[in-house]
Amino acid sequence: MNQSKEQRILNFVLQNAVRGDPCSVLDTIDKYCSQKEWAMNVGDEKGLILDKTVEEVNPSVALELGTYCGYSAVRIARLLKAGAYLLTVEFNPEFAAIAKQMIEFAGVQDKVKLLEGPSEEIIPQLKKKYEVDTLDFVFLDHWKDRYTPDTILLQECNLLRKGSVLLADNIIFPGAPEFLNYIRNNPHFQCTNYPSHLEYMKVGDAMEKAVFLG
Ligand SMILES: Cc1ncnc2c1ncn2[C@@H]1O[C@H](/C=C/CNC(=O)c2cc(-c3ccc(F)cc3)cc(O)c2O)C[C@H]1O
Ligand SMILES: [Mg+2]
Repeated sequence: MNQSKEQRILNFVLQNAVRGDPCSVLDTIDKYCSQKEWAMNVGDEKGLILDKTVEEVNPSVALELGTYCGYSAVRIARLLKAGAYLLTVEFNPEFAAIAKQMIEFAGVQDKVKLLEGPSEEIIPQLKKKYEVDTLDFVFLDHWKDRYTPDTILLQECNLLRKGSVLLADNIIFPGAPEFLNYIRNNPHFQCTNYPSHLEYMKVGDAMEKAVFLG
């Protein structure tokens, strides 16, 4: 059975990155995906916007929707303070297995909890099953038509508090027009747009930050 692209990315990391060094894992994935096979990691350019937002928020509890190969989970977890942690949600078992190995190789496994399943099932479990009070930071990078329903679900489950920060990838490409319309016209959110480029390409993309006002 020939390997998947995601398996090839993981193997390239296992063979070329430095175990326990998150930056080397990120650089190695970026190298592979810019030179050999494109993949939908947030990438190095938008990754800097993600870094700055995580550093600004300095979250104790962070949530990521759409783990994929674990690139942004490693990217976020490497910046978390002692005792802080990231919950990351992935419903594709093959991607979850790859991400688990990626996160462990990077050495950030103590800061990351990988939750396997669809976000619409996991989000309502966060308080009781995963002992979450509220979320300080949420990174949305899963199916683009899920951004809005999951943002509504987060509010319904009382998982956002005054000042909680959402950061959404792919506002331009592939685009999340319905989410953009929802969040920018919602008086409970203060939005900021960060123009950038699609990972590993010269195509325009952007990220949107939305601060929950309570
Ligand atoms: C609802 C739900 N629950 C849990 N996991 C979920 C989920 N929906 C997706 N996921 C998981 O997240 C991952 C999906 C992410 C979706 N991201 C994308 O579709 C995506 C696509 C592109 C892109 C750009 C140009 C092109 F020409 C082609 C594609 C770029 C990106 O940065 C992306 O994030 C993997 C999937 O299993
Ligand atoms: Mg993306």
